[in-house]
Amino acid sequence: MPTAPRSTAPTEFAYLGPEGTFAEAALGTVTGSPGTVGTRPEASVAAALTAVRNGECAAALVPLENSVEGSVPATMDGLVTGDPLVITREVFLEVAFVLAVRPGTDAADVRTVASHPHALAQCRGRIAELLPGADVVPAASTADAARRVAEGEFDAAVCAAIAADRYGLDALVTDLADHPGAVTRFVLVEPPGGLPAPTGADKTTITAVVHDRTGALLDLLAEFAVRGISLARIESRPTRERLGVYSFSIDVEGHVSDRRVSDALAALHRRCAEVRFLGSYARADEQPGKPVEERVGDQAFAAAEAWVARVRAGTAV
Ligand SMILES: O=C(O)C(=O)C[C@]1(C(=O)O)C=C[C@@H](O)C=C1
Repeated sequence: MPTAPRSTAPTEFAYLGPEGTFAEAALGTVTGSPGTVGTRPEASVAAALTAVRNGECAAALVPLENSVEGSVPATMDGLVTGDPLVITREVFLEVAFVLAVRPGTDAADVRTVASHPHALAQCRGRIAELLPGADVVPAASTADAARRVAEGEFDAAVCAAIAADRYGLDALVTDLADHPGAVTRFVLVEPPGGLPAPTGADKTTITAVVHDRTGALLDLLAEFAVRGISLARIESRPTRERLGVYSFSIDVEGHVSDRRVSDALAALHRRCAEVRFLGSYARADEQPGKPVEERVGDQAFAAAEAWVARVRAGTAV
């Protein structure tokens, strides 16, 4: 059924719910004190992105990658297809897991353990050691698993301590992760609009599909290297067109308002089969990144352009 057009701009921020997910905790660092900005739990990353694309929410906070398990495919793929969305902020959250059970449950009673696949993967070794006979079941999120344990569907959930509290569960084991100190990187995405102002410690994210020819990826990387732009992350995802055609998801240091970055993106636009700009935003770690060589600083670009203009005008050689 067609929905009536909205009369007011959306204000709520969507996140992977239900209440008690790491995504909700990360969103709390963006929205500040509770009540300042409305938050809305969604059943999946895809649903959170859809809520922004269809105008129901102003933004969505979604997990992009984890320091132990790598990228979150639902987010990577959700940003590459569909109406454009751009990242306006990133948040790093240290994730620690507990094994949550209904009060009175012992390890010997646990036959099923549920969680988000990324959380299960980060605790794979400990689960196998503590619960060798248990079935491991994927859930939509860590808090979804906790809620379903409270409802009696599963015996245990791998979730945040706050989710165990929220759903009245006990933490049978704390510090469950195989690699303590894991960090998940979340990004706030919004419909394209004004860009966040450069801070001097920024990141730019793009996706690019290269033509199927020898050296295409090397050529793409060279566009960044010759302009002194450091890559912070690169990985490939299938485009789902056919085997062998990939979309490269890339973070580089710098802001699109830096001449070296905009110049590199323009070169990629000429060179690649497809490029999507996914945002320039402040780095969560506030680190300035690698020093920018003088030859690729904004002043060097301005001086070079002024010289070309003089050449074109016939006043310089
Ligand atoms: O299920 C949650 O609590 C989430 O916020 C999702 C998610 C993820 O997608 O990686 C976030 C952080 C943890 O690494 C595990 C799960």
